[in-house]
Amino acid sequence: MVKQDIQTLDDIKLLVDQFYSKVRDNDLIGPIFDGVIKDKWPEHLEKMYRFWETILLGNNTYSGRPFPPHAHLPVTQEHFDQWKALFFMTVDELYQGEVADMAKWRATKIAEVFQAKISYFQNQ
Ligand code: HEM
Repeated sequence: MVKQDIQTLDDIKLLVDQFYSKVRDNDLIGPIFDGVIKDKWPEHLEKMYRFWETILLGNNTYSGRPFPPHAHLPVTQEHFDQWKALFFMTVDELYQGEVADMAKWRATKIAEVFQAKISYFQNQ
């Protein structure tokens, strides 16, 4: 079956919902998210719709600072590799095209920056 590209806010919502559903089921990174987010998943998902809508569709609905909540998380390369594997899997299950490729590329770049900054804090 030929898949469509990511085109609308509903496409972003489906991607984000399915991605965080995989995250929550994951033994390595699920507990880290749940430990911080607790019962605030609806708010987190809303924020993530806006984040990805801004990056991928150019609608500037996200106005936050993405890095600070990650600064002191107990995570290493292993956690980021898992995060990326789940994100790529979700994108590829649902979509194909330029925007889908851009999603994976941007996620990889942002993850690299987050991880470098986190390891800097861990080595202070
Ligand atoms: C193992 C990797 C990661 C973990 C464990 C993690 C965990 C978290 C946690 C616990 C929060 C805070 C939620 C809250 O305060 O309610 C958060 C927020 C967020 N995360 Fe991550 N994250 C990871 C990777 C990433 C990556 C790679 C990206 C971007 C591609 C990302 C984007 C965001 C954004 C945009 C927010 C919301 C920031 C705001 O408050 O405006 N995260 N993440």
